[in-house]
Amino acid sequence: MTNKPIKMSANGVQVWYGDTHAIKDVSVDLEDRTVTAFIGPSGCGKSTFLRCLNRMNDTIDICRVEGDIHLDGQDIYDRRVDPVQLRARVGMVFQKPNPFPKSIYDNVAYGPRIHGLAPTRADLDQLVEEALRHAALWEEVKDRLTAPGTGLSGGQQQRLCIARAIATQPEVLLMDEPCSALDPIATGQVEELIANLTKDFCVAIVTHSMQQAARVSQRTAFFHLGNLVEYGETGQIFTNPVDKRTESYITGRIG
Ligand SMILES: Nc1ncnc2c1ncn2[C@@H]1O[C@H](COP(=O)(O)OP(=O)(O)OP(=O)(O)O)[C@@H](O)[C@H]1O
Repeated sequence: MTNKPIKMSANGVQVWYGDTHAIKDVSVDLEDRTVTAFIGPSGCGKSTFLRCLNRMNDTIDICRVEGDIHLDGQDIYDRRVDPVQLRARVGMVFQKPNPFPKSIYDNVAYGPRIHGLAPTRADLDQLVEEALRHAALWEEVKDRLTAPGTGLSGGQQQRLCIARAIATQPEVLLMDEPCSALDPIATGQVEELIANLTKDFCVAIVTHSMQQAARVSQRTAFFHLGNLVEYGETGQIFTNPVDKRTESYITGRIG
């Protein structure tokens, strides 16, 4: 571990979908201001585990989560925690860009409006501009803020979704294969953006691309059949894995 503080800490997490045991006793600490990549073969539970971190699995009826997950020492599954408030602190970006059918401005203003973060219109304007700048999109959209978000290119839409997620001033950003629907140029822009986000956020990203994990993350967690097999510095995982299963995956023998 480096000496960065721990932002989120998961201990003994188990997840079931009905009888399917999708996550088996997983414990992970996520460092602040660090990108942590979750990698592993299809169906190994990466997305399921990611969704535990902001209680998105609560929305799936047959899903049952056990174990402890803490954000800054607070149990996020405590009955007193409001999942909507939690998701403002632990934002999420999905595989397919999913802007709301609203203007570019309103997409970004949505969260701050719901959470009452901007008392005046000038405050809201400022928050929207900051989020769009932070998401490296401002220069491309500043003259068409009232145009629909759905009219942007795929890569711009994904950066808009990132702007929407950071507009509520979260502490953690979860990204579930955020580049899988993008072309290589848009992927490069989003990866560059992710690298910049590390300055301000704790980021966890699910990716199928080992090259992407190697490019954007400082720490990597390798999942296999619902188990966390290995977790460490990204460089070590890719060049000197301890577990045979990790080695098989990164050399392309399983997956
Ligand atoms: N909504 C759901 N209902 C039932 N089972 C589910 C659901 N979501 C995931 N599962 C099951 O949980 C296991 C883990 O799936 P998950 O999507 O988390 O894996 P993953 O590693 O993210 O896969 P992929 O890389 O293909 O997206 C799989 O067996 C999957 O079929």
